[in-house]
Amino acid sequence: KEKVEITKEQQALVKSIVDAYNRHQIPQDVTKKLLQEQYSAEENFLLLTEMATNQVQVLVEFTKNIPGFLSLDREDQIALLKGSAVEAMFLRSAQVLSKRMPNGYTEVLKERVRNSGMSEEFMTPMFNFYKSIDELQMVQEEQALLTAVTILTPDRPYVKDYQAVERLQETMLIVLRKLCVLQHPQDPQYFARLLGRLTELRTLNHYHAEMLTSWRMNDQKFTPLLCEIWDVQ
Ligand SMILES: Cc1cccc(C)c1Nc1c(-c2c(F)cccc2F)nc2cccc(C)n12
Repeated sequence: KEKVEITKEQQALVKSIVDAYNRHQIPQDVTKKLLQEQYSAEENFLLLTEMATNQVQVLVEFTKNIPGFLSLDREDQIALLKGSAVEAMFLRSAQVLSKRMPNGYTEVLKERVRNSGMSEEFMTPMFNFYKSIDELQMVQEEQALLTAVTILTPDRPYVKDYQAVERLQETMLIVLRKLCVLQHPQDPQYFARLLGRLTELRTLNHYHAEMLTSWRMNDQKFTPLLCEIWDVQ
């Protein structure tokens, strides 16, 4: 039986990533508004846009704290952020929806998403994904590392130094695999199931792009940050 142990520097890596992951939460005023504002489609869309904008800010701050990320080529840093934003935000909102928020919020957020002018054909895969993440019952180390692995995916558009990104991602994957073995000894397939979620995540990119287009057709307004990260308008 393989004796799995985490080295000192791997422990330090996990700690810095988890600290960064927990340091950036959805601000109270946004979650408070979730319960207070009325339920018109416009109001719901406004709230979700504010949440999405906050999630992009949280993503950028988290990414800057991934050890090694800031030593990557500057343009590659941007390419990784733009290429992974949707997937990282789905992971974050899945984790927020599943456990981070007191139960009442989850139902309210789901209600607002349902009445925000989003098409049903996007809603289903999104909520299926949230459910599949919830079933994994990830600990925060796994959530933070899985998000870092997603951001450090080397085959994003316009990435120049593929190897440099691959090396960083490899480091995260090695630690994540060890954590999974230690955290879920009764489930040797757990790590593989986590990586399977990343494949499911990629399909959501397509739905998200369609959703953006349909919102734009209805002349919905986004914030400058959302326009920048997804090259809209
Ligand atoms: C905050 C939120 C939570 C759950 C569902 C949705 C639709 C949102 N909001 C948006 C998302 C988005 C996200 F922020 C996280 C997960 C999946 C996402 F579709 N992307 C965008 C892009 C332009 C405008 C909005 C309102 N928007």
